[in-house]
Amino acid sequence: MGKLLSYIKPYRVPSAIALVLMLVELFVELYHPLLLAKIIDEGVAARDLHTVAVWGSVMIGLALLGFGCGIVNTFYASKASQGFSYDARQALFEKIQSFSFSTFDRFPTETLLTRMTSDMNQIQMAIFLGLRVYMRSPLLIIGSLALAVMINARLALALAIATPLVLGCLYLTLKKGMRLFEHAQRKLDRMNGVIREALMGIRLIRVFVRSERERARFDDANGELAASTTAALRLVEFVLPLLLLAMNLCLLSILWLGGAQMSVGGMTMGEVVAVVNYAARITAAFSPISMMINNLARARAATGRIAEVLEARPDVVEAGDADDALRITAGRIEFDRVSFAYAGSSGHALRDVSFRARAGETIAIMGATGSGKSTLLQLIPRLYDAGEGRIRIDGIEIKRLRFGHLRGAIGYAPQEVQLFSGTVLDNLRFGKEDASEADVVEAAKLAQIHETIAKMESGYDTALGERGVNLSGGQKQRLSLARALLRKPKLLLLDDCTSALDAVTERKVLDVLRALPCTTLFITQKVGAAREADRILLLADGRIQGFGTHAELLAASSAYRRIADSQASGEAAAHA
Ligand SMILES: Nc1ncnc2c1ncn2[C@@H]1O[C@H](COP(=O)(O)OP(=O)(O)OP(=O)(O)O)[C@@H](O)[C@H]1O
Repeated sequence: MGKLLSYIKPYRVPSAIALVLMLVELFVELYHPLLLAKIIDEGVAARDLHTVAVWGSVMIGLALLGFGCGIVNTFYASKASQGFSYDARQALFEKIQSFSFSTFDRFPTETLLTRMTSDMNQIQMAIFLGLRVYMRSPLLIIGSLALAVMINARLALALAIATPLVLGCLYLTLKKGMRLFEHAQRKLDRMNGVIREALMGIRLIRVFVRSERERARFDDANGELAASTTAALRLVEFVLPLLLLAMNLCLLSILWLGGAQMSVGGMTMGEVVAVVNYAARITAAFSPISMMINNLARARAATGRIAEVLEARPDVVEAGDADDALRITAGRIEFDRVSFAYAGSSGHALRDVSFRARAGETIAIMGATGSGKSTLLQLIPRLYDAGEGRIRIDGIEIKRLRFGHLRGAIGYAPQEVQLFSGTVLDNLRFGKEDASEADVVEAAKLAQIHETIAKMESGYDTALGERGVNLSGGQKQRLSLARALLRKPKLLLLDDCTSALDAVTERKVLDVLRALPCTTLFITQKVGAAREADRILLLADGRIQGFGTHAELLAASSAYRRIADSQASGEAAAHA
């Protein structure tokens, strides 16, 4: 929390200016009834027009000053609050960039989006209104009460009794209201989650005819949000009018007592008008409080949620003693008794994995779904850190390498293809911005996607929709492969990136992979593809079940034989 609030520090000056201007505005407002009393008693009652004109002018001057201060206060309050949210959002973005995958597992994308946008807006609003009204209202109440008592303590007696009582009730309402609005905020989060899922999965929802179910889920979340917000608003809307009624009764009693006193000469008309004026100002100052309860409750919840992200300790960090001189030169990979478990998961995703890949070797990784194939690949660029054991590249433990040098030597095509809005060229150059056009075309040719791109309306300048919506699954996979190849990496890590390709294209890609001068680990489910590799690593339940050439595994591993047989009979049946 402290870390988040520290982002307001650079805006101390505009905040202070806003506060000073707010105090001037407050002074003008508090002084106004006193002036009014003076004009009435010394000018109007005494029929002294000169006094009326002089103090009337002072009053107008002060009103203009207050008005001007209000405008400039708004300017500085928004400068401070906007500046704060700009810096805090920037810091949040930086922090998210430094997250390891396990931290992302803790903070799913949708909650990060909400935290960066709507949560941040709530805090920004609280700072803005804090510098503008939230502090002014209590000060106005206290100041008005004090001045009313000073003018005429007897007349202000009702006010002096009612105001603390009303403030006490307001405090209790504020406490309860905060809890209710925090509850409403959690319901809002839930509804946002439902909306996001429904939008992201819209295709699946249509095909599986699950629209009714999604509608019911949304109805449910929407209903809960409406109910909890209504409960919170009902409390405020029930209590506030009661309190305003109490204050208005107080005003009436002042008027009644004032009238009675005036008729016996106990007090002047100016005094009565001033005290009534203060009472009216106190009453009006209570009104923004409902908005304040709502906003502060949401801002408090938002602050906690943003602070949680800012204070998250990244668990994959560059070692302080990482050696800048160390470089990957050949691409020899060694896993030495590596085990890994995902945070919060009871079992191990990888257990005691040891193998070596020679520089330039092509290794296929096979295994049933959930056997740990993707996990194994992700440990190499340190997307996650292995819990036990060591991973070495060219004999250097990867934790001793700078992130830039480790990841700079790797080309990675993840299982779920990630494309960005922009052109085909932008997407290909994503991992190597300075790649020449000739290199881009060469990488695209190697990934067997050049011809497809050439046929597109604007070739390499064709704009891709968000996440590449205008491409087929196989086209996306090949673009992702080309992007990885363009880096001319020492290590190429491919997570099932030929699954959507037809057999002919897949074979061409595999031929290319074998000829590449880099060490390649590629995940595949197909024995037909795996046998093209130099060696095959077979995983089962996170353990190595076999490692060798296709022929060696056929001879030594019954599990591999079973997979090979079942795929062969599947193909035979398909051709029959
Ligand atoms: N982010 C995660 N958090 C927790 N557990 C995970 C996470 N990702 C994977 N797992 C679990 O770790 C195990 C290995 O997963 P992994 O993705 O490595 O398998 P895989 O062999 O690549 O599977 P597939 O072929 O289906 O992609 C599985 O049991 C999976 O449920």
